[in-house]
Amino acid sequence: MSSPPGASLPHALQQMSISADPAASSQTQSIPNLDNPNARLDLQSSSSYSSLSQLDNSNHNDSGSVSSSLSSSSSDDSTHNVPGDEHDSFSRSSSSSSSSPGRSSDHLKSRPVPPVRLGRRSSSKNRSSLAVNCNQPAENAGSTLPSPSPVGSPPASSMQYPGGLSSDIQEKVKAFHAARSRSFPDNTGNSATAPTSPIVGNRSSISIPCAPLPPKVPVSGPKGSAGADSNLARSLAAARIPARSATLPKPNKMRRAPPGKLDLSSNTTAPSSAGDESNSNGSMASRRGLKIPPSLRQFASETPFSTFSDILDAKSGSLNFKNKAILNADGVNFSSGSSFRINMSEIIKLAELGKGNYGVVYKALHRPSGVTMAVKEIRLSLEEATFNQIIMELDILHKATSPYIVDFYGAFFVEGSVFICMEYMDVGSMDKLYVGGITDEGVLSRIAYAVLQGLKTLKEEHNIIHRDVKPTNVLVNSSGQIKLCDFGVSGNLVASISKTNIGCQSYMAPERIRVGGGGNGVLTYTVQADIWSLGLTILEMAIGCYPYPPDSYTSIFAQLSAICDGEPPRLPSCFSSEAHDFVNRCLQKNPSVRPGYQELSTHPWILKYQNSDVDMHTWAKANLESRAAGNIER
Ligand SMILES: Nc1ncnc2c1ncn2[C@@H]1O[C@H](COP(=O)(O)OP(=O)(O)OP(=O)(O)O)[C@@H](O)[C@H]1O
Repeated sequence: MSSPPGASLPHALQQMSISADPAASSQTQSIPNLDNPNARLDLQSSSSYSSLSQLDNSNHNDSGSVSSSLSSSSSDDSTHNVPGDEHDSFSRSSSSSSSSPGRSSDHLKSRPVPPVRLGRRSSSKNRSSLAVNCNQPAENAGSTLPSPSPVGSPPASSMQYPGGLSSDIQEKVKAFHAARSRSFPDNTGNSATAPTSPIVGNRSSISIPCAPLPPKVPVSGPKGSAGADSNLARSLAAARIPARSATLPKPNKMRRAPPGKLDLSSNTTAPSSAGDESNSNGSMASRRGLKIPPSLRQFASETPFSTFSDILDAKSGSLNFKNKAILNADGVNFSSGSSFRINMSEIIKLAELGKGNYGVVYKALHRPSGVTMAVKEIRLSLEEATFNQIIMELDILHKATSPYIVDFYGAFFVEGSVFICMEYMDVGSMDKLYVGGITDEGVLSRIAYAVLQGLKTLKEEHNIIHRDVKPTNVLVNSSGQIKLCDFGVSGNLVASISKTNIGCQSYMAPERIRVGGGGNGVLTYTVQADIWSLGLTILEMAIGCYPYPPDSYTSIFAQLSAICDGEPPRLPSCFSSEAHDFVNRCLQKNPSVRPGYQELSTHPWILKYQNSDVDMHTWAKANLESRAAGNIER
C-alpha cells in the first residue's frame, strides 16, 4: 500500500494550501515527505486559500448538490480510480477528476432509479395496484417511446403538476430538471453538454433492474466474524482525544463572534481600519468591518460571504460550526469533547466508491494505522444547505455508535472541501448487490432488522429521523454486517415531529410529498416516514428494481403522484405471507397506522430469521467475489 521508495511527494500535497492569510502566500511551507518521515520538502505554498476563491456557486446544482470541481485537475488523477491499483493522496482534483456532472456514468448505471425523465405513460390500471415483478417485461414494452430527451428533461408535454404535489416539491423537481440539463465543465475545464444518461436514454438501459439473477448462495451456518481491518478500525475509532488538548481550541471558543468580527478559533480579526485595502470593495462583509484577504475579495463582493463569516474562518482555514464542531486541516473537535486528528497527509486515495448528491466517496488508506476507510469529500459551497448537511452528518456520525451505523474516524477541512472519514464497507451498498432481486428471505429479513436497529438507535438515543433510507445508504461488509450511512439530510425530532421538507423524493413517504397540515407548503411528518422508506427499500431489494418503475410514468410528477394517490406496491406472490405482512405494514399510506421500530423488530418475519442461522458472512463474501469477478456490473 505504501508508495514506492523515492516517489516524489504526491502532487496533491504539493498543491495543498491551508492558509488564507495573504502573508502566507509567499511563504515557503515545510511539508513532511510521506515516504520518508525524516525528510522534509520545502514547498512554495500555493496562492493563499486559492480553493476558497474557487468556492463557486455556479458549480452546484439547484438542489445544493456538489458537482465537479472547478479547480485544476491532476492530469493523472483518473488513473487512481482503479481499485487496488495505483493510488495517490487526496488532491483538490479528486472530485474534479470526473468528467461527469457530479456523477460518473458508472454511478448512473449503479443507481436503481433515476429520479428524472420517465419514459412512457402507464395505464391507470398499472398504477392502481402494484405487485411488482421486475423480471416480467413491462406491460407496454412494445409501445413507442418518446424520442430521447436530455437528461432530466422530460418532454414538455409530460411536465405535469398533479394537484396532490406540493408547490415545494414541484419547484424542486423543476430545479432538478434544470440542473440536470445544464452545461458542466469537464476535466479539461471545458464546458460540455450533459451526456445522455445510459439509464434514461434508451429502453434497454431502463430495464437495468431486471438483469438476470446472479448465482444464488445458500444461506446457512454460523453468523459472520469480524472483518480483517476491524480491530485496527476499532482502535482508530477509539483513539478519540479529549477535546481540551493544549493545541486545539477549547469548546468555549466556539462562540458566536460579536457583530463586526470574524469568529476565529484562535485569532480574532479586528474590524479593519477605514483605509484598509480589504474594505475597498464595498462588499457587505467589508461594510461590516470584516477583513477580507485579497484572494477572497472578489468572492466576498459577489456572494453573501458575511452570512457565513461565523462558520468559515478564512484566516485560519477552519470551519466553525457554532456550538458543534471546529474543523481545520488537522482534524475536527466536537463540543461534546471528542476530537479526531486525521488529516490529508495521512490518507492515500485508492478508488472512487461512488458519487452522491453532495459529495464523492473514496476508498482510502489511512497510512499511520493501515486501516482502509471510506472518505466522503464534500465540496463546500456558500449555501446554507451544504453547511447544514455537513454538520448534520458529522454530528450524527461521531455520536451515534452502533453496530448498525458506520463508524466515524475523523474529518478535516482543507482546500475548500470537507473530508469525512468513516468505516469502509467493502461489499458496498445494497443497490449494487440486489441485481435480479434477493429472494432469500433470511438475508432480506436480516437486512431489514439491521436497518431497523440503526434507525431505532437514531431515534431513541439521538432523537433523529434519518430521512434518506434507501438501498444506496445501506452498506454491507464482508463480515456480513449491515450498516446505515449518509446522515446529511437527517434531522432532529422536535416532540417527535419534523417540519422539514428535504430528502430523496423517490423514497419519500406520501405524507412528505403531499401538502400537509402545516400549510404554506410546509410538510409535517414523523419518524414513521422512515418506516415507509424502509418498506420501499426492502421491497426494492426483494424484486431487484425500484418499486415505482420509472418507465411506467410520463414524468416524475406522475410518479410522485402515484406514490401519494395510488395503491402501495406489493411483493410478488412467491414471497412468504410474513414477508408480505412486514412490507405491507411499512407501506401503509396512513403514517399513523404504520408500526413503530419496536413492533417491527419483533415482527414474525424478523423473529423467524433472528432465531435461525442465516449466513450473512457467506452471502456477503459471495457478493464481494462476484463483484471482484465482474459478475455484478452495477
Ligand atoms: N462507508 C462506505 N463504504 C463503502 N462505500 C460507501 C460508503 N459510503 C458511501 N459509499 C458508496 O458511495 C456512494 C455514494 O455515497 P453518498 O452517501 O455520497 O451518496 P448516495 O447515498 O449514493 O446518494 P445521495 O447523495 O442521494 O444520498 C454510495 O452509493 C455507496 O455505494
